[in-house]
Amino acid sequence: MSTNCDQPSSSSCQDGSQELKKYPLGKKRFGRGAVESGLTHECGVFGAIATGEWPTSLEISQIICWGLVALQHRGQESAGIVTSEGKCTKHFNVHKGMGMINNIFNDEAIRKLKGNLGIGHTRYSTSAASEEVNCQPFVVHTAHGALAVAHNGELVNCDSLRKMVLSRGVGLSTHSDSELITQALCLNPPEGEKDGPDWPARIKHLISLAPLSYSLVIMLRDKIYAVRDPYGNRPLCLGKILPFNEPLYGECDESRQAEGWVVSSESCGFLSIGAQYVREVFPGEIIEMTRHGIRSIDIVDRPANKAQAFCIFEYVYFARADSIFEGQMVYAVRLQCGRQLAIEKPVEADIVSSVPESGTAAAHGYSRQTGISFAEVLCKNRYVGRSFIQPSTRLRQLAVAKKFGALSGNVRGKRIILIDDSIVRGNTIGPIIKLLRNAGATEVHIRIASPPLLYPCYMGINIPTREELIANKLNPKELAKHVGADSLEYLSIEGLVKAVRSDIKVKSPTIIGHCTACLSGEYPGGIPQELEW
Ligand SMILES: O=P(O)(O)OC[C@H]1O[C@H](OP(=O)(O)OP(=O)(O)O)[C@H](O)[C@@H]1O
Ligand SMILES: NC(=O)CC[C@H](N)C(=O)O
Ligand code: SF4
Ligand SMILES: [Mg+2]
Repeated sequence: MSTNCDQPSSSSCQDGSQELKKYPLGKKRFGRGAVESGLTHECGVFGAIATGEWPTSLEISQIICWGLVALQHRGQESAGIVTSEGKCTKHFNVHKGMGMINNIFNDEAIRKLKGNLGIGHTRYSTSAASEEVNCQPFVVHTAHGALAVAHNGELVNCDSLRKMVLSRGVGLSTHSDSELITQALCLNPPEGEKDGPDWPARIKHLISLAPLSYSLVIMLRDKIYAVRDPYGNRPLCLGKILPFNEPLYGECDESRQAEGWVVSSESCGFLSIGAQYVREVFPGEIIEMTRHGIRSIDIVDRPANKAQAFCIFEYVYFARADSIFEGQMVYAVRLQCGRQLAIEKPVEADIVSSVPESGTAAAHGYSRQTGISFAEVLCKNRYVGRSFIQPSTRLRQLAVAKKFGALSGNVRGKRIILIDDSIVRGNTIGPIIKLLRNAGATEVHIRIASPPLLYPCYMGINIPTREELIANKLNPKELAKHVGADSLEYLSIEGLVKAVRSDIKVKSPTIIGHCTACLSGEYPGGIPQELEW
């Protein structure tokens, strides 16, 4: 295997053998889907609770369902909703299934899920197979009543935590790290409990056992806890359901009475369910949601020398463009990445264009920065699903090519700068370049609005093994030749971080911080010894 000698952040060129020992090749982790291009998304979690008198007039199960539809891009394998009427500790309403949300939840299912509070999940599997038994939320019956948990992320110390939980006499029915979290919450905290279960203490105990990575919604009979890991690796935010017809834009006004509260991986669905964005759950924060409102119970610290590590790829690719992280809209950050790319990697051309969908905002940024006009050159067929593994290279390339058509009128005789957000296995870009050349493009320059992906992710994202990542095999010049481009360049890591942070109000490095491990090899909590990659 050749290594990418153009990457200053990678030590692979200086000491390849050491590098490979540190980050072994091969071995996919159990449960990861077989896709042929791109990164597969993570999971989406959602929770909702009605305030005031119960039974509520709010359609809680419908709100959760719509909240999950807005998070569908984060996981398409399975989904589930669990609700509680708030009366009985023994009974939750549960509906889960394989597939897309709109196929799983029909009117009948939503009606049966009647409740005053509930949580939901849409899954892309990372730690156990994509099967019915691993669908979330997980529900268990504890000595203190039913408990439901929905999880986005992946435990980096899953194996040792599993051994610990099993050694405490707890049986596990799946290989899912999310079930493990659920069972770990059933353990008594080390300091013991005086008058019944102390759920915040149990959650803090879980945080001490598992540092990364999770955003959790945890439901009990009459309350929901929203929890983010102390590194803030996965996103989670709060919204307030306001009376119908009240404006939902602008700063959240505390004096306005909430009809309910929601918690979600992303804020993109809030307007569609009549909720106003309030704020993010802070890294390490435990929030209690009851019918009386929300309360921050505690913020658990990270080890002193560790920085916050919010996944930078949420900005690059995963999140929906209208979601808000760290006070900024994802779309605006992608635009800024495009501007930064134009500053770092300019090239002469007639038009700037994008690989739809997620490359488009960066292309507009590149165009605005350079003054070269933006024109669409590709039409994406939204009904072509994922390009699953095909038996031959020819079929693989056709699978990608059939996703796109060329808008020849905009292409003929043009020198094109084509922007995409990322290159993973390198299967998408080659067939597109061929398509554009066949449609009459005279030059095609590829500009990628993120740095080369060189390392796997241990925290809930399905990044291929190192040997499948094209940037580990070909440097930009070689890759340009391989895919038939006139030139190909990436955004630098420093440039990406700069673009992401350019509009964040708080500049303190102790308060903000981003995980760039798949680009730099620097993992937020160090590389867990027990992982086999
Ligand atoms: O190098 P590869 O392995 O071929 O993958 C890279 C492509 O995959 C993603 O797009 P995708 O089609 O998944 O979704 P999008 O519509 O959100 O851009 C990403 O935006 C790149 O275009
Ligand atoms: N992508 C995710 O966040 C997955 C959550 C969990 N690890 C699972 O596999 O179900
Ligand atoms: S390794 Fe990459 S994909 Fe994984 S959390 Fe870090 S930035 Fe996100
Ligand atoms: Mg794409």
